[in-house]
Amino acid sequence: MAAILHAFTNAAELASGLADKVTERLSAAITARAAASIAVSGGSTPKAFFQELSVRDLDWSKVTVTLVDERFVPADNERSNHLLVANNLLQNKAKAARFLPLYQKSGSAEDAAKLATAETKTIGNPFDVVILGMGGDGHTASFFPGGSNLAAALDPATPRGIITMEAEGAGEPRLTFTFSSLQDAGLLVLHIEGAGKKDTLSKAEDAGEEAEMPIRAVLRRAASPVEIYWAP
Ligand SMILES: O=C(O)[C@H](O)[C@@H](O)[C@H](O)[C@H](O)COP(=O)(O)O
Repeated sequence: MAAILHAFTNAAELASGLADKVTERLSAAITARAAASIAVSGGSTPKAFFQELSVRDLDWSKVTVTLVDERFVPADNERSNHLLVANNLLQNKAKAARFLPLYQKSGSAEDAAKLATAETKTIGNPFDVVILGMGGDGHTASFFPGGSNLAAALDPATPRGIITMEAEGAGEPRLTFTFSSLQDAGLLVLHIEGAGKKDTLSKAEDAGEEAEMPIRAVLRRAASPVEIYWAP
């Protein structure tokens, strides 16, 4: 499915424009079925977008927010994506949203992945909105080059749910939704900023293995069009 590029003058305009688009999509879902779902990525890029979205007018009590992926750390750890979302998105009007974490207090990341899969099944599918980021190595979610479960994560036959991932560039063990869970979102967004990420995207759009740059799986095989939001 082709990707559509939305280029903005700066990060602030992107944050506002993306918040408008997401608000529209979530509101339409609430009108249609009195519920809406969004899975967001962590990292440093989405902060301004989260803050913009948090003040938007919609019936947040009908919205379920979860994470595309999470580091296997508790929510009070500064590396936690849950903490990032709690501090930047689940504030203001968006405080009324239901949040489903991926991290679960358990003996292992594998146990946590099983628990998180069961918990997040209640969200229903497909997601109304998925916001992906991308690393300079072409990873997205926790689909890292050389990742321990990368083949399974990208395999369209892998059931929807959360699996673990370990990789050199990932830091802690990760919990990540699979490609099959994310690729058919009503609104599938890749949010990247800066010239470096634009270069990475161009490289990813060239020929090459998905395993080398896992974002290629999304760009090449997602059922939904990939809406790329980029600012310099
Ligand atoms: O947990 C994470 O880190 C994210 O889910 C990850 O996939 C992120 O989107 C990219 O690493 C980009 O991160 P930056 O926005 O910090 O460049």
